Amino acid sequence: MNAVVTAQGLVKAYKNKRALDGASFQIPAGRIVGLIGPNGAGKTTALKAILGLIPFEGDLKVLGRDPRTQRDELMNDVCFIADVAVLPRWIRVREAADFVEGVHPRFSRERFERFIANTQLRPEMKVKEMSKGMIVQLHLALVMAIDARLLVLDEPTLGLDILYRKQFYQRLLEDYFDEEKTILITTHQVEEVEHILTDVMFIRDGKVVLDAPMEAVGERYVEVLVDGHKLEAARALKPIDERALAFGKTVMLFDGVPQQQLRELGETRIPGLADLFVATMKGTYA
Ligand SMILES: Nc1ncnc2c1ncn2[C@@H]1O[C@H](COP(=O)(O)OP(=O)(O)OP(=O)(O)O)[C@@H](O)[C@H]1O
Repeated sequence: MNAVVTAQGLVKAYKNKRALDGASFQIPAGRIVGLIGPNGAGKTTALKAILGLIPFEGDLKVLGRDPRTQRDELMNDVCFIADVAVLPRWIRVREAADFVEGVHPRFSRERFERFIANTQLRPEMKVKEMSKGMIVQLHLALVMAIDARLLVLDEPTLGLDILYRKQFYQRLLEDYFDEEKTILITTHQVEEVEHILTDVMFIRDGKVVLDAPMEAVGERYVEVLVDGHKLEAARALKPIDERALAFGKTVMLFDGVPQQQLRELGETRIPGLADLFVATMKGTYA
């Protein structure tokens, strides 16, 4: 497999706390992977390890290189964007492009200009004069003008309203992503990214507890709206989660139980990533 990231037994200890505690995972090329976990699960630490920003133990290869010793070469092929709200308020569109052009060898001024030509952005405009939507457009144009093989996004839409968050992901998908690029995204807003992800990774207490392509998630996990008189039969199949709805209905989430068996209990459907996340993080199940 042509993996872009291969991690085996990553450990990062801070004083008494293990931010990464034996995390192992693989990210193939041409995928959009969501790294999802509760606060303090180790998401940012994992990204920092991938970007070569911290020392750690374990085996890690990113685009065939060790980020601890080959960070400079690696950064030619990697683009990292934190929260879009971090652009300084005084910076002009032109200056932001100058800055990224200066620090990233694969930034294309021409591509950047092509992207902003379709927006309300003008080269002399300052960030402080822009609406949030325009800031998103600027950020996206900066990101999309970089021809990186791996794009790492840490909570990229923090602070934006729902319309702009959707716009951000949609444009990323339509105007940037292709089979040669790989995107790794961390976010708490699972519902907004789930339709663009090809793979999902859940991380808890520094360990990867689920790592699967979205199709496999849909085959493995099934949600059943259980008919009232079949509750006991359904519980016997050991759901990983159960929650009550209005009107005496109950939804149960099953892992790896044959679909045919579940259809006898009530209406079945593929669970949303958010429900799967909550069930997986409850503690008893991993
Ligand atoms: N520089 C540091 N010094 C000490 N502890 C740290 C440091 N950075 C992270 N940690 C701890 O390591 C754990 C994992 O942190 P990390 O930032 O990777 O989590 P996260 O999943 O990104 O969380 P969030 O969603 O809240 O951003 C947390 O318990 C955190 O307190």
